[in-house]
Amino acid sequence: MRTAYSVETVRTAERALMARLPEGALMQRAAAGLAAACAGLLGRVYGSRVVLLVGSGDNGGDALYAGARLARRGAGVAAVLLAPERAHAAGLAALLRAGGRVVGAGADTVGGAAAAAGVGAVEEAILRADLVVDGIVGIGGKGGLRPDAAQLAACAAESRAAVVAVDLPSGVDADTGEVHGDAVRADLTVTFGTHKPGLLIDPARAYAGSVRLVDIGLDGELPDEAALEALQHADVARLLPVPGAESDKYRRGVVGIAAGSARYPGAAVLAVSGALRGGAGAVRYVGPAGDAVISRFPETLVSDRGPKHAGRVQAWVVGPGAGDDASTVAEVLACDVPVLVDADGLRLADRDAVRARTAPTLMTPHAGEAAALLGVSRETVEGARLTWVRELASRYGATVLLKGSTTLIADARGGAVRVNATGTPWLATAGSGDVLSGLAGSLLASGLSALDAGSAAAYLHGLAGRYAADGAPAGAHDVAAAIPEAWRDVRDAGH
Ligand SMILES: NC(=O)C1=CN([C@@H]2O[C@H](COP(=O)(O)OP(=O)(O)OC[C@H]3O[C@@H](n4cnc5c(N)ncnc54)[C@H](O)[C@@H]3O)[C@@H](O)[C@H]2O)[C@@H](O)CC1
Ligand SMILES: [K+]
Repeated sequence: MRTAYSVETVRTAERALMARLPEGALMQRAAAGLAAACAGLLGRVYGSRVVLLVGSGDNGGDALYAGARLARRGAGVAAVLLAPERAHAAGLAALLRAGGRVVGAGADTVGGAAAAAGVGAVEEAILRADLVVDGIVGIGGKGGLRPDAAQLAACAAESRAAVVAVDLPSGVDADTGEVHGDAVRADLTVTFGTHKPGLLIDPARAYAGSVRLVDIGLDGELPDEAALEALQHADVARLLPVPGAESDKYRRGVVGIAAGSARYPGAAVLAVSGALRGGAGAVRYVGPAGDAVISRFPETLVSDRGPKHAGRVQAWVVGPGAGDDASTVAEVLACDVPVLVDADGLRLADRDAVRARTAPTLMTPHAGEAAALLGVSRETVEGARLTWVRELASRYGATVLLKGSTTLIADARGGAVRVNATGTPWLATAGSGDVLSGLAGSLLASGLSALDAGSAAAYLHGLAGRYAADGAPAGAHDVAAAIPEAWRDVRDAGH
């Protein structure tokens, strides 16, 4: 399991750890890890040109000490100090001792003969660099970059240099993944002690590039419950249902799919296609698209009566392609088994009816559907996904899976939010959500909690999307067909 902790939690853990260590030890661990990552990226350190962008806090201190390590290995290291009088003094002294220099503001006072002042010199250094290290701000950053820092970030983006962010790309919100204004775009982010939520949630995640975690000994000080959890293969493998010798189709769970309409029979077929690959022992379909479903998937139990009279199920999926069939949605919500509500069902579901349910409810909106339920714009939801997934979960008293480039799954009772990053932009294709709802519903019927069913389904669906697309467009039915391959990969990695 990959976990991320809030800034407040990280600060508390760091204080506890620092109290047991000699002064400066943590920063040295961070700087050593950072320097090693930079060296790895450079390949040959000796003779390379490195520019450090140094803010006024400890994030700049990390950059300066790492710069000193690279300078000792023969790199030409120049530091740009955003606030020369407040730069980390010991770090700066270490850099200068190692043969590094200062360019731009402050160069005349600290750099001696090797210094070069002026904005032109700074830009030139960045444009000629092999590597730019972003030590402007870390977890102490507030808001987007200020104009002077934004100018440096723009210059770094223009340069052919690789950009390494220290702890976080400066300008992004560590706790939420929001980006207000300008931020550094990194090729690699070297983060310390634990991931921060912003590194795993878009839009900030896209600024971080690849992320490397450096162990500074913080683990023992972090609480059990994280702010964010990202399941890995082994975690998902533990969740997947495995039929035992005693299993029959009913013990494995029956999932009911109430989906599709005369206008959208395909949604029903796709939801069933996901459900058949989700581990339930049988898939029961109710709705007007029975013929389409049975001709494609003859193993489906098709009923032309409403959900209440269709026979026993262990979980329902309602909504994909439902059109305006509010009464089916209401009927399903009245059933005392786990229910997944998707697509049209989200619009048709009465909030009080959802809140009144005692069995689990899993809602699976994309950002546009979530925005409509919340009464805000789609952009607002996309810019602050963590905030809004939590808000929606709390308003409906349900588990909410917010689809997107990083899918988030939040429980109404709070606790760690799950983030899934296996998805691919190719998954943004018509019907792909219907496959996901069938898959998640099937896992619900197998007995997984709403949080586990949602996160395991998102994980498998994302992988299946990758396999189906393999760099080229794929249809939703291809994604469904690739679920068994994703399942096998996950299961094999877990043993
Ligand atoms: N506390 C610790 O034990 C450790 C901290 N480390 C580093 O220390 C960092 C945190 O250091 P700090 O608490 O000093 O905070 P930061 O260095 O992240 O930033 C704080 C400084 O930046 C300024 N600032 C805030 N927002 C800004 C903005 N938008 N634009 C420009 N300047 C802005 C503030 O005025 C303040 O001086 C971590 O991210 C990590 O890199 C590491 O050395 C590991 C150990
Ligand atoms: K940074």
